Amino acid sequence: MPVGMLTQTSIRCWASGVPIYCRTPWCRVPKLSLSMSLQKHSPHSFLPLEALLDKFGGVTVHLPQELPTAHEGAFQSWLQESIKQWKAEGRAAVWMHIPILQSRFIAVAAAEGFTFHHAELDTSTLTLWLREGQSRLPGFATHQVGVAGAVLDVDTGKVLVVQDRNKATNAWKFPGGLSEPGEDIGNTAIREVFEETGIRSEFKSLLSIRQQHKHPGAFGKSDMYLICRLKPLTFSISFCPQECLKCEWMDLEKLAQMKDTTPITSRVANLLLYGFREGFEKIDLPMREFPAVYTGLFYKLYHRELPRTYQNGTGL
Ligand SMILES: NC(=O)C1=CN([C@@H]2O[C@H](COP(=O)(O)OP(=O)(O)OC[C@H]3O[C@@H](n4cnc5c(N)ncnc54)[C@H](O)[C@@H]3O)[C@@H](O)[C@H]2O)C=CC1
Ligand SMILES: [Mg+2]
Repeated sequence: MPVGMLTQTSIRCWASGVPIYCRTPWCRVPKLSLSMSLQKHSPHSFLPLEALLDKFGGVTVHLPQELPTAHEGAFQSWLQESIKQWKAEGRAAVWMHIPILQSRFIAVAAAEGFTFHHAELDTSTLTLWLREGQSRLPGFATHQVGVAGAVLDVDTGKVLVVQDRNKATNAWKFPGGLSEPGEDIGNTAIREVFEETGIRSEFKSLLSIRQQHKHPGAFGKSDMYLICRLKPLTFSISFCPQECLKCEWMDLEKLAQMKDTTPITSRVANLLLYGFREGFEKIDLPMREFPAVYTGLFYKLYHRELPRTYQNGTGL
């Protein structure tokens, strides 16, 4: 959804470089055009570039491939004015896409606080977090790893579920989120469950892995989504209102049967129910830690429990 008062006219003026009457303040165009446009719009209410609003309240701006008449000083003034306006409007962040041939504007944006998000082929993407506190923008992905925690209270048969705030459809799912660099998947599950629901938990096993390529939520890269079985250590919910709409302890049987879930949640709920009834050893991929051969480091290995007779390599 477009924000600000941008019109296609101003873009065309930019892209073509034709000195038509343009409302772009940093285009060198006849003064008449600017004063004409100001009769309709206040100086702060129009933008020379199309700024699109995303579902997280951020704005995205694409600089055109060709900017024959634009210069850095005018861009800087426009950017400073725009940042003021976006902050006043309560926008969360700015995503600025700059073609490689316009790289001189990267330095201008950097002087206003922008940093690189990523660069690919002929475009770089810079971001600026506008709100208070640390940026919530996700870093760039090669592979993205997401981990959820299926926290099952075996005394009540209830499992912890949430509905995400920023999703188009509000389905029940297990709390979870993206793994941080250097973070073990079990720790991601525990951390995300705590951040989203306020519940403390303990890692028990890995239950499933979903691999999806060209994932829109992973900047078109591949997404690995792992679900872990966790044991609750606390029970009183205090969910994060920025990330979740709802959170509750739900009967596992009810979750396994209900339609109002994502397909993965439904399938894993049934898997978990099977383990709950028949024994978790039937569904668990427990974790063991081993020393890595050359590095002096350790790694974690997840697989089905081996019968004791096979642990010494004989199978007898
Ligand atoms: N099958 C399922 O049931 C689902 C699986 N997934 C998987 O979960 C993993 C990701 O988990 P999530 O809970 O989505 O991540 P998450 O819990 O790490 O982060 C979500 C939060 O990050 C912030 N955020 C994310 N993108 C933002 C942006 N562009 N601008 C501002 N804030 C932003 C928002 O506060 C958002 O609520 C992925 O692996 C995905 O495939 C996600 C949803 C459903
Ligand atoms: Mg999440």
